[in-house]
Amino acid sequence: MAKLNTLVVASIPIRRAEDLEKISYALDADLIELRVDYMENPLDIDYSVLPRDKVIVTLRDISEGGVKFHDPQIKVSLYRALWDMGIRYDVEMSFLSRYDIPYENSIVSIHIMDSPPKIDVLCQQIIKYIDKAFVVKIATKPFQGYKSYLARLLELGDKVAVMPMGVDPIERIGFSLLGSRLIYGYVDEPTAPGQMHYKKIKEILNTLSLL
Ligand SMILES: O=C1C[C@@](O)(C(=O)O)C[C@@H](O)[C@@H]1O
Repeated sequence: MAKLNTLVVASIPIRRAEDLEKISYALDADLIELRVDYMENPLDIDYSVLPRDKVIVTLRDISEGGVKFHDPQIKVSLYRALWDMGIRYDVEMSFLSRYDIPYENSIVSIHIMDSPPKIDVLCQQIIKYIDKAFVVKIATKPFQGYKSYLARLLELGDKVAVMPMGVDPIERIGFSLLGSRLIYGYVDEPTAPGQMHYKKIKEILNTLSLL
């Protein structure tokens, strides 16, 4: 089997600065996501000490699965500071449509929590960001036809990542085999429904890529 396109992301909820120690638990992941929307104040972290080749900082909008509400201006200032430090972040398409922040080499995402956009409309959005983004990521709660919908989005190239939320985590392995650029797993607690432990993902994908 050819080498898979998928990068394994270990996702960590960050509630306080001390939680950054958990990065050391997941250094064998390809990337480590720090979900700082779990914090009261995401600016309470010294981001400059983070391993910039490894981390993704995510301040997830509450409307797309975020845990706490944060003022959008906090997110704008945080992401602009991360940009200046060369640290990758994850920003929603909806946020980019309302606020002017760079997204080159970052993850541009959408989380479908109820009815999906028309697939042609979403494809246009993906195409708009795909050249400059690191990855364009689509995560969705299940709906009638979600598997073929996500598989269709993977046809847009090897910088697209798709994942279903709230279904059997093994389905994510399937989308990795179909070319999803990212697959998310947890370290000590899931950051979304439908994740398995990131080490289990690594074990399965390593076995499959040996076939
Ligand atoms: O967007 C994603 C994907 C995710 O929601 C998942 O389904 O694993 C987990 C989030 O932490 C991450 O930012």
